[in-house]
Amino acid sequence: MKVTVVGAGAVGASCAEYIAIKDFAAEVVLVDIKEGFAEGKAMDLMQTASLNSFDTKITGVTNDYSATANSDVAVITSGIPRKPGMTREELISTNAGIVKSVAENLIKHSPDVTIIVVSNPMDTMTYLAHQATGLPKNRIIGMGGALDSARFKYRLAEALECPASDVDGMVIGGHSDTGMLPLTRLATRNSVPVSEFLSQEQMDYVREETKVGGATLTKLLGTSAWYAPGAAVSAMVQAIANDANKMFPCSCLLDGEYGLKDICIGVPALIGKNGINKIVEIDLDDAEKAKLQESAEAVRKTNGLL
Ligand SMILES: NC(=O)c1ccc[n+]([C@@H]2O[C@H](COP(=O)([O-])OP(=O)(O)OC[C@H]3O[C@@H](n4cnc5c(N)ncnc54)[C@H](O)[C@@H]3O)[C@@H](O)[C@H]2O)c1
Ligand SMILES: O=C(O)C[C@H](O)C(=O)O
Repeated sequence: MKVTVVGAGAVGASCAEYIAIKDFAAEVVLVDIKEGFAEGKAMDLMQTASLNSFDTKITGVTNDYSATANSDVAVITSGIPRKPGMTREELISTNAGIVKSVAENLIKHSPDVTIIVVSNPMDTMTYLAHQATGLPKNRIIGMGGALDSARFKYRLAEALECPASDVDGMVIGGHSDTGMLPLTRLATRNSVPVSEFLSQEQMDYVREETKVGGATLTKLLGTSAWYAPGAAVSAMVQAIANDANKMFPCSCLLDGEYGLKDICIGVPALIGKNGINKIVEIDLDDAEKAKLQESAEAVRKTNGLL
């Protein structure tokens, strides 16, 4: 499998590193607009190959899309990250132009590619990638829910005082500080509902900390996070490589599912070699349905800024 990662910054390089360490792809091409940057990141990563025992070949290019030709998967991480105090939505004016031109360049050289959009505001950038490329709706996936769910599990494990591997849970809705919908009602510890172990107050705390997970890290780091985002993207790329039919909440173009149309927003989907195999419609209760509709309204408002 050939994977292109556009944007060799914090998230792009972390994503390339996890893909290489998991050793499922033959080739990773890093692309950046900054002269020599992707070449440098690729060389640095390749110098870990003997240490980390991987055979994936990582190369880097400066804005040369011919090197990305015939990619199976392309990850778009190009664009600016937020600074403390900002929302993801405030990045739209810079990132929309970048994501549009990158998506157009990618499909010129890889017409059969599956694109994973990471750049923020991610749901709107995923919608924009659809508009810019006209790719079938199964072949563009926004990464947000995989990361938000990992953060949800981290917070649940903290509250439960247990390993994260004991915990299962999912976050749907928009990838924004207010739009995320951590599904505490459905979260479990080894199949037992977490409500058996946690008070309402503890579950409210977990939910709120999950929603602002990205903002908390941005405040601590001075820029947004990259390890968990890189790991989340690499897990999705791996599901495509292995045709795993693995369920991730991710931003999908909806056509009536969950009562929503013409919008990209986080819902559970099965991911395999064709990208999105199926959107899974789970039974939400009335409060969850209302929150998802509210989240969709906010995403639509941001889409209106395109
Ligand atoms: N969806 C998510 O869950 C998630 C998680 C983390 C970060 N993000 C987003 O990902 C984006 C990247 O974050 P980062 O921390 O890696 O930023 P970064 O600044 O470290 O890296 C971005 C890179 O993009 C490059 N770039 C800019 N314009 C380009 C273009 N036209 N073509 C190719 N490369 C270009 C820059 O030179 C830079 O190296 C941000 O928008 C951030 O908000 C999303
Ligand atoms: O928080 C951000 O701005 C980056 C990313 O969307 C994240 O959730 O880490």
